[in-house]
This record gives sequence, structure tokens and C-alpha cells, in this order.
Amino acid sequence: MSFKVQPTPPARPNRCQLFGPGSNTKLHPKMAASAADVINLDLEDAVAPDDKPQARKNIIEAINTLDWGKKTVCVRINGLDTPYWYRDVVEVMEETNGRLDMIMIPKVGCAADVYAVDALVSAIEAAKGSTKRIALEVIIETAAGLAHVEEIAASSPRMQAMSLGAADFAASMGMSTTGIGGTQKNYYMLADATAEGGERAISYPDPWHHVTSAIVSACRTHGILPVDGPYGDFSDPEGYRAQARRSATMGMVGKWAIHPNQIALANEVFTPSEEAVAEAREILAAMEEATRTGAGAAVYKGRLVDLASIRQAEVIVKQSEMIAAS
Ligand SMILES: CC(C)(COP(=O)(O)OP(=O)(O)OC[C@H]1O[C@@H](n2cnc3c(N)ncnc32)[C@H](O)[C@@H]1OP(=O)(O)O)[C@@H](O)C(=O)NCCC(=O)NCCSC(=O)C[C@H](O)C(=O)O
Ligand SMILES: [Mg+2]
Repeated sequence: MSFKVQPTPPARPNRCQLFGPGSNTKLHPKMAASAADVINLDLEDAVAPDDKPQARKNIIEAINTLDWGKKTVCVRINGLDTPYWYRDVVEVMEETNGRLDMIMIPKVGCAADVYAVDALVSAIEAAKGSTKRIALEVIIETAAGLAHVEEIAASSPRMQAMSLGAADFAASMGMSTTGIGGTQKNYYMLADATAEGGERAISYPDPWHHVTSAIVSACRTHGILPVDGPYGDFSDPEGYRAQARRSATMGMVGKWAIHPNQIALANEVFTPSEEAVAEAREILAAMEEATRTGAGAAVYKGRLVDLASIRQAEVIVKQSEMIAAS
């Protein structure tokens, strides 16, 4: 272990982030009543340019009047390369009544992008005399975002979460796909022609593996929640579940939903199952017994468990306890 202790991320559930355009007021009460942990009211790509001013007003109205329960309420502002973003921050922060929790910055490419928003947010908080500190979440969805992911994670004490935006990421990287998340039909492995059995098996690796791993590593280093972004085909629950399971296995804590039928899937995958929690507790018990007898390792169901297994098991138990307490 490094002398620098790995910081713990914010202890709040972030299994599902439900998105909805600020321009579609019909969706806002449904979002508030949903089972998502985080709500992302969107001013960016789901809102047409001419609709941005009205979308800001709608979002302010929704934040001020709807019952959001214990949800984390977040507004996605426009990118820093647009003329919209500063008014997004100013209007939403000045005209909401304290229920806003977080601002999401899309297409972040370097730490200075976060610094700029942090400066504006700080000035508005000071001017309002607000004691609540608005958190920041960023989306890694450009080549520059990936190249600078670690400095972005370290950019501000307001940083709470970092999401992967698969669609913009694919575009920025020049990837030959229009799919949003999931495996891609032209990204496949073909078994060696000389392999036994005749038929050449096809498998589909995860094209998002590298950026997912980079986000998780940057987030874990700096105590931030790593989150998987959208899965565009909301009529494909199995595809969503498979993508979410891969992300969870890689260390992400949740995933976006762009349609209500994805919420339960995210909550299912990112809530440790009773079976997983029971097994983790058994591993902890086995290691406690081993430690008591002076051994550094033990055998659990025919496999080795050691001190690292304690840390792995604790991740599952702590996550389950945090979700139960929320
Ligand atoms: C995608 C949609 C436009 C589909 O909407 P719709 O045609 O209304 O779907 P349904 O008829 O199947 O809806 C069934 C009921 O569910 C309600 N609904 C739909 N969407 C939502 C929602 N997001 N939150 C809450 N409730 C919702 C409908 O009103 C129906 O209700 P009822 O009539 O009472 O039965 C729509 O789902 C939508 O707008 N989704 C959000 C799109 C969005 O925000 N996109 C931005 C995020 S993804 C992104 O930006 C990419 C990323 O940045 C990247 O780069 O990867
Ligand atoms: Mg995007």
C-alpha cells in the first residue's frame, strides 16, 4: 500500500442516474417519483439549441416544486465550448431554492475545465451566502478526457463522480460505430483457424474496457464515484444488463438510465445480491478465524483467501450496508 491512503468516495447510493431533457416537463414528475438514486436534468444534448432558455426555466421550476425525496439532484450543463454553459450555471444556481445537489460538466478535457466551473459555482455560492456546497460530476467522453483523466479526477474538492459517455467518446475517438455502449458487431475476435473443432468461434470483447478501467483507476485514486454512462438501446434489457455487469465487475458503482425500463436493471446489478453479501461475510469470518490462529491465509470453499480477500469482501459488505442505510 502506498503511504498515501486511498480516499473513500462519497457514501451515497449512485446505482442509477436517470436522465431526462429539461425541455420535456412531462417527464420531470416521473423522474422525481422513480427509483433512481440520481436525477440528471439535462440542458445539453437532449435539448435543442432554441429550447435551452425554456429548458433552464423548466428545470428551475421542477427543482423548486417537485418532491425529490433523498435523490441526488443534478443538472447537466452545456459544454465549455458552447455559449450556453455559464447561463446554465448562473440561472440554475441563482434561481433554485437549495435542493440542487450537483452540476454535471460534459466533455471535460482537462482539469482547467473543472476549475472554470468551480470558480463560477464558488462565486455564486458566496454571492448567495449559501452554505451548501454544490458537488461536481464530469463526463469523460473525448479523447482529451481520457488522456487527462487523472488530473480531471484530482481537479477539485467538489468532484464527486465521473461518468463514461460512450456516444461522444466513440465520436471523439473516431470509432467506427453508431451504437451507444455495449459490444459492437465489428469488434470481434475470431478463433484461430488451426484450433480444434473446425468451426471458428466468434467472441465480442468490450470496446469500452480501456476507458472504463482508466476512469475507475482515476476515481479510486481520488475518492470519486466511477459511473457507467448510457446504453442507447432501451429495448434491449439483456444487453443493458450485460454491459452493467461488466462495469460493476470493473469497479463502477452505477449506470445511467435513459428510459425508465433501465432503472430496475441498474438497481439490480449495482446492489450486491444477498448471496454475494453472505459469501463476503463468510470470507471475512474465515479470515478472522485464520488471523486468530496466527495464519495469514485460509481455505474457503476449496480456494485461497488471504488479507487481500478481506479487502475485496469488505467492498461488497460496505456497499450493501451503505445502500441499506440510505
Ligand atoms: C428516449 C425517449 C425519448 C423515449 O421516450 P418515449 O417515447 O416517451 O418512451 P416510452 O413511450 O417508452 O415511455 C414510457 C413511459 O415512460 C416515460 N418516460 C420516458 N422516458 C422517461 C425518462 N427519461 N424519465 C422518466 N419517465 C420517462 C414516458 O413519459 C412514458 O410514461 P407514460 O406515458 O406515463 O407511460 C425518452 O425516454 C427520453 O427522453 N429519454 C432521455 C434522453 C436523454 O436524456 N438523453 C441524454 C442522455 S444520453 C447522452 O447524452 C449521451 C452521452 O452524453 C454520451 O455521449 O454517451
Ligand atoms: Mg455526450
